[in-house]
Amino acid sequence: MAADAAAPAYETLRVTQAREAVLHVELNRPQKRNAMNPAFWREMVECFAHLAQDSACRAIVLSGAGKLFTAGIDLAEMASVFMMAEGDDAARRAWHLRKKIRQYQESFTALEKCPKPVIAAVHGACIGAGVDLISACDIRYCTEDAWFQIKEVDIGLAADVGTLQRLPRVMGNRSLVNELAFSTRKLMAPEALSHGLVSRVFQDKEALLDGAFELAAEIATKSPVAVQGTKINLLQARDHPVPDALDYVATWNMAMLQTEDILKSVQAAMEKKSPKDVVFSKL
Ligand SMILES: CC/C=C\C=C\CC(=O)SCCNC(=O)CCNC(=O)[C@H](O)C(C)(C)COP(=O)(O)OP(=O)(O)OC[C@H]1O[C@@H](n2cnc3c(N)ncnc32)[C@H](O)[C@@H]1OP(=O)(O)O
Repeated sequence: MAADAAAPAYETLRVTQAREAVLHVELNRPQKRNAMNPAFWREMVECFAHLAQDSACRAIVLSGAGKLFTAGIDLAEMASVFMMAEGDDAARRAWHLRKKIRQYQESFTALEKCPKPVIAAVHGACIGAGVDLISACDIRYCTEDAWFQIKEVDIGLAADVGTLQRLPRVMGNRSLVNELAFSTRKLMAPEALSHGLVSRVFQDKEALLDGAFELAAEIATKSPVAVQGTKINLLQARDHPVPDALDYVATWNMAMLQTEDILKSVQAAMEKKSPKDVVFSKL
């Protein structure tokens, strides 16, 4: 199952096929430590909207090229985008700023809007907006040398592209999230593992990517109706009370239970075949 040949080329992202039905998206400004410039914020939306529609893509691994995962927002370009807001008065400048912040938020919400599972593979540093980014991923793996830093307070702002909203739902320990956000203390890989920010730690980047691709490839063998429905319902349940989420999944499955994937899977189970032997058609 080859990736869609019409996949666009990006300035700040590199998209390659890693395994069957698995795409690898790399943050690709290694000489600037993958700092997030205006092109990056725009391209994330374009890239993940494209992958959402690409039926040959069933799982995605997101990593950083070069020395580390990401240094967060591009500080050199931040001033021109946010400090020189257009507008004749404070209200108009505020209006313009709000629009810009909402656009930047969309760059990471795009990861959640894409129904294919996204696995973040973090090596080295993951700073500032990098934490916002990985908080919107479905699964997080990292290397032993990885560290995470909610850096925004150090540059004079409250994080505003997802960390404060998503991270407390990722890590059970609210006290720790608050401590990290107020103090900007670096969270090292072992602590990230013990507090549930990441689910596995690997010796080095090569092992990390192998592990992430292996997991993505395994997910890609499964029914896309089941996997994508699971992602959508996990996120819906995160954001709604249990009774509403139960109602939502009942409505979801009144259509999706009619998939041929269930018949194929149940038949394979009855015949004591491995689920891996079942071939599911594209979604
Ligand atoms: C609406 C607002 C939305 C989002 C807001 C997000 C807030 C944040 O993201 S806060 C976090 C901001 N980031 C930082 O404070 C990190 C700054 N960088 C560093 O501390 C270090 O560069 C490092 C990441 C620890 C890596 O160190 P090292 O490996 O020694 O590399 P350097 O020599 O420092 O850098 C190499 C090269 O990259 C450029 N660079 C690094 N980080 C950034 C950055 N965040 N923005 C722009 N450019 C960056 C650095 O200037 C160097 O460039 P040269 O051209 O080679 O000089």
